Amino acid sequence: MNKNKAKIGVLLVNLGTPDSTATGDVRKYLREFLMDPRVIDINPIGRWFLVNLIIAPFRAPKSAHEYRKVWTDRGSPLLYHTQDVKAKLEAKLHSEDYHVEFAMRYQSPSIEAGLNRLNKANVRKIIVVSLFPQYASATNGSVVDKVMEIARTWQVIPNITFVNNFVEHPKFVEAWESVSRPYTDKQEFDQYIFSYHGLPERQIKKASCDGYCQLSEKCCATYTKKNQFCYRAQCFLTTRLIANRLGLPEEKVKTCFQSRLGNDPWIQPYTEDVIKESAAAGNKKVLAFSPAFVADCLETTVEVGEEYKEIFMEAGGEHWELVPSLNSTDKWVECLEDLVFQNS
Ligand SMILES: C=CC1=C(C)c2cc3[nH]c(cc4nc(cc5[nH]c(cc1n2)c(C)c5CCC(=O)O)C(CCC(=O)O)=C4C)c(C)c3C=C
Ligand SMILES: [Fe+2]
Ligand SMILES: [Fe+2]
Repeated sequence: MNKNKAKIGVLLVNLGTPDSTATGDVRKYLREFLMDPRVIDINPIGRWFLVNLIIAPFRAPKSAHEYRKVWTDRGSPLLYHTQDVKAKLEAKLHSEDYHVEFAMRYQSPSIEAGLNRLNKANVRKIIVVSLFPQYASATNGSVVDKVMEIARTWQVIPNITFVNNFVEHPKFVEAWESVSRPYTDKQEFDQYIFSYHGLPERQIKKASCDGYCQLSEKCCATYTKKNQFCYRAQCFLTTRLIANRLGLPEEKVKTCFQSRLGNDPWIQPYTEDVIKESAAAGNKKVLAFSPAFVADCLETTVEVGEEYKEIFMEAGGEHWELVPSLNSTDKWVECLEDLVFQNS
């Protein structure tokens, strides 16, 4: 610690969640989220019509109903897990050296409020940690966009460092090992399904270098400098790293993608198809993982934990379990601490 040196600011950023489960609040959240040109990356007029006249009006009541299933006294799980992680990280870092804030890319607490607090605290540097392990323009890219939009209005812009992705960080893999062991050590499963948030295929193509990515098994199964920012390749890599660490038999491990929205092709295989194929092949016991999310949320608890379970059971499965996300577990906070030190 150097008493003459200003602190380093840390901003943890997650995706965002509605302010309440009221349909109006869910609609407001969906509008802000889906009007982001990095999320629905089509022409602005098409996006406006799609979001305001189709998705937001029709999806909001359905999503509000889903949010009511996960809502607690502390609000949305995504929000309170992020609050808890921030508090634990803050307690681990020296308060003379670091000032920690957290924000949501959409809705509240806003990135603007978090950055302004860091600016007011006169920090000498800001480390932005987007809480998305695999790089996607729709998530990490969008956070960079928003942070720069705000910082560019400041007279003095301190050094700003962005954590682009952290799939290969050994402590990220260890954190997943630690939440998974109670399940994998308890019994053997017939299949291990790693289900990641999906993306429109065109977003993968845009992130590919020299047209390398053909969205095939082959191109995404290897991780090279040509696909270093390919979300799909980073998801396959995440599966390999976690599965190896847990010693899962390769032939029982499957990577797939959930949450398709709209009619455009999204990255495959789709989780729903993998589940049906798995049941048809006679698998009875499945353990599911959702390592695109570091906190439990609608996408994990409801989509993977409930909806996919139902599909599996209806297709003849007998036992479906979901490994809880990293939430605010100690190993995950250690990983964040390490990311901060590496970028300090
Ligand atoms: C075009 C639509 C979407 C893209 C692209 C997309 C990418 C993406 N999203 C996450 C993480 C999360 N998404 C969550 C919810 C959610 N996502 C979309 C659409 C796209 N996501 C919608 C419409 C919703 C709302 C819920 C619903 O109506 O189904 C969440 C959960 C938030 C919560 O409050 O629980 C997360 C987290 C990633 C990582 C990603 C790209 C890789
Ligand atoms: Fe999403
Ligand atoms: Fe690829």
